[in-house]
Amino acid sequence: MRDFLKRLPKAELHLHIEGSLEPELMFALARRNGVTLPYDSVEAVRSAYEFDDLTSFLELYYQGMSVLRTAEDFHDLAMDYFRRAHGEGVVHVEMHFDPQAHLARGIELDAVMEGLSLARREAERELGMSTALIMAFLRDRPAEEAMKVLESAAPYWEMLDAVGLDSAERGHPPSKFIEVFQRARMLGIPRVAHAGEEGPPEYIREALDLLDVCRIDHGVRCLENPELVARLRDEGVVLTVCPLSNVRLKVVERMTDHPLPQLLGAGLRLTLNSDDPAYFGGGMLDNFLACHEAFGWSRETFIQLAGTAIESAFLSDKRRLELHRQLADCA
Ligand SMILES: Nc1ncnc2[nH]cnc12
Ligand SMILES: [Zn+2]
Repeated sequence: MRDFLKRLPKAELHLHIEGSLEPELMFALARRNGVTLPYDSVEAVRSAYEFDDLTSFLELYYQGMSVLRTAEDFHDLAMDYFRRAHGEGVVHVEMHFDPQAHLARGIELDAVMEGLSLARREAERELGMSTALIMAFLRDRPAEEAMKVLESAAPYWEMLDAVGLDSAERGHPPSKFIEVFQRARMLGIPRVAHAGEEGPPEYIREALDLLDVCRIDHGVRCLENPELVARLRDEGVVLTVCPLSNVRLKVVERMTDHPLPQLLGAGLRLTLNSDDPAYFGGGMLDNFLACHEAFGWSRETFIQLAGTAIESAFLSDKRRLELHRQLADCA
């Protein structure tokens, strides 16, 4: 099964590029930029990665990214991830990035965009991978700040495949960002949002009705509301589920408790993703393998999930067709 899951052409729709920062690169960049880390070894960093919930993770996640300062750093971060993902049979990556987390540290959007853009071109040229870019707003910061970031990103609007909504969910409903998402819609930029990871099913409904999103990131708590599940199924809304992330952030206690089988059984369209692979102990292949181990899923189920990811990715018609063909060859 491992060989099959590795060969399977996997499109990853939910990845935070800052969450792909492995401790080794964190130390290398800290050295390069003269940043002092509160750890004395790579092992110490890894052993600090014990989380009680989303908030306790986000603290280390924002601290870790303090080593990212120049365009070169963002390039190296993304290329490091693309190479690793390529080695696991990932053919397409859609990466969220958090401009506000960098602006707050005095790092300009130009540095982030220059570095990520360079890496995207390199990944396409050298690895044959396609990529997409999702500019995420931090929901625990003011909506006015998100609006300013969206406006200041004008030179880059054309390069954005979507805008997203992430960070601490509880107490920060999608309704807070109606104007920002309306503006993105006016600009013709597609929208996605994290909802129903730690937050209630109502946040999923708000993301659909008030932010007009085309996908829900996580969404696992929809199961608490049968009417919402029926709606998600009827409207064919895709949930980008991140199983190992949910275990590490204690959304569920263990993999065998994960509601993926119920979500699939309810007829929902799902994809498997890694979220923050450097922090949650596994990339795409590990997430697929964990599902195989926990649920005993067959090849057909994984082909279905990989197919949904290709169908709902931000891709050109030509590339989508190419990936569907690769999937058919693999089956
Ligand atoms: N799992 C997650 N949920 C919300 N915001 C995030 N930012 C990085 N990872 C996240
Ligand atoms: Zn996420």
